[in-house]
This record gives sequence, C-alpha cells and structure tokens, in this order.
Amino acid sequence: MKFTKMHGIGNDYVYVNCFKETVENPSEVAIKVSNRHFGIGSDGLILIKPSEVADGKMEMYNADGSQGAMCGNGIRCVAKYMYDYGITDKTSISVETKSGIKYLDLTLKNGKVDTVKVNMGAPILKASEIPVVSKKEQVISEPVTVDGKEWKITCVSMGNPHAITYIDDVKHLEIEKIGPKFENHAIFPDRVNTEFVHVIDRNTVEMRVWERGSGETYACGTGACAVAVSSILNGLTEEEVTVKLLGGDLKIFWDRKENRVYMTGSATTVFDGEIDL
Ligand SMILES: N[C@@H](CCC[C@H](N)C(=O)O)C(=O)O
Repeated sequence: MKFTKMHGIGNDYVYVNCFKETVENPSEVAIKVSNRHFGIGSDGLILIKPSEVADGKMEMYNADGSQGAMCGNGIRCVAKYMYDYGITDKTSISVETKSGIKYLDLTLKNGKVDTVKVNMGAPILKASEIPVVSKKEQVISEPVTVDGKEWKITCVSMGNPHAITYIDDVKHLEIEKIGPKFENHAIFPDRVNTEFVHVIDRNTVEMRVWERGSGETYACGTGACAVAVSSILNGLTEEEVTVKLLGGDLKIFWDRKENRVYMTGSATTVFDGEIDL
C-alpha cells in the first residue's frame, strides 16, 4: 500500500490516495499502521476518496480502528494532499465527510499548500445529538463525577463529541490516568474526546486533549473548535481564539451571526512510503 505520512501541528495520520489504491479492511489497517513500534506510527489512518458530491471525500480511522466522523487536522492535510498531488488545481475545495461537506480555502507557499482555512460548520450543542446523557437540553458547565472527583464540563459536537473542562495547570495533568475515565464514562454512549483547558487571556487558551480511540495526541482540530465554542459560551474568551496545543497553534473564529466555526492552521507532509500489509 502506497501512503503519505502527514500531520497538522503534530496530529499525524497515514494518508492513502484511494483515487489509486483500494484498502480492504480500513479498521485493521489503521490499527497496524498506527502502531509506533511495529507499524508506521500515527494517530490513525485517513483515506482520501473520490466523491459524488464534493471534490474529494475523507474517511478517518483512529489508532484503535474505530471510525471518526470528522477530523479537523486531518481535513487540512486532505486538502493539501489533493492540491499538492494534483487531484485538484483549485484553491477553494469541498470535502465530503461523515458529518457533511466541509469547505476549505488553501494558502500556497512556493507552489505548495502551507495553511488551510476550514469552514467547520455549526457547532452542535443539543445534548442528545452530541450525544451526552443529561437532564439538561445543553451541557454548559455542568458538574460530573469522574474518578471520584467533580469536574465541570461543557459538551460540544463538531461532527464528533467533545467534553471540555477548565483547569489551572494543563502541563502537570496525568492525562493517561484521567483521559480514559472521561472517554468511557457512562454519560457518553459513543465515548468522547476530552479537552483539558487553561484560559490564558480573552483571546488565548492552552489545551491538552485525550482523543477517543487514539489517546493523547499533540493536537485535535475539532477539539480546538469545540474549546473555542465552549470558552465563548462560558464567557471566558472573545469570538476569535488562538488555541495553543502541544504541537502548535490553531486560530479559531466562531461567526455567531452565521453560526459557522472557522479553523485556520498548517498542514505538513512528512514523507511518502510503501508498506506490505
Ligand atoms: N484529531 C482529530 C479528531 C479525530 C477523531 C476523534 N478521535 C474521534 O473519534 O472523534 C481532529 O483533529 O479533529
């Protein structure tokens, strides 16, 4: 299988051009290639496929083989791949995902894609649609007991489920211990991605993420969007937010008039390769 290793601020995936390749068992392939000791090493697998309704289609799998409906860092890399490898020559493109069609604007440097701005669509706040089990219609700063401790969480779906909690010190958080407890908590029937956030100022936050199906990653694009929405709803930031993640920064803007979240960030190619499966 021919592949390209790419990352969006350190959130790395193995990308396969399914305009040319066929991947028979994507969940199994995701588990195999993601392994950092016996595989290629990545947070998961992303297939770039032809689409009948958009310029291309993204299909994403986490490192445990589970499928994610949306991937913010992944979709920027899909756009870069489609332009740099000649699938399209357009700098405004559409990509079909399991959570709808997303629209992306590419910025070039030396003829290659450097940064990508994505219209991530409207955030979903209705508890039953995220899904999160709650008596409330929306979960905004609600208490929940995880690992014997009370946390305040805000829940947002950006096509995939996120729980956001604010803490004083993200650096020293034992995320490997607490992350799985959130991910598999009974109130999240589809499991959840969890963002641990510290507000730096009214336009800047820092976060670490425990991703459903992949564990701690260096960045999560949908997570950064969910954090911006949560921070605005909780009155902690303005509508333009720089989200600082382990692997770099993402600029998020929630246009509340149109109810659209925009994410801007880099997309990077690491290398092309070929693997026997
Ligand atoms: N890293 C991604 C999100 C990947 C999917 C997620 N783990 C899920 O299962 O929902 C991003 O950049 O958004």
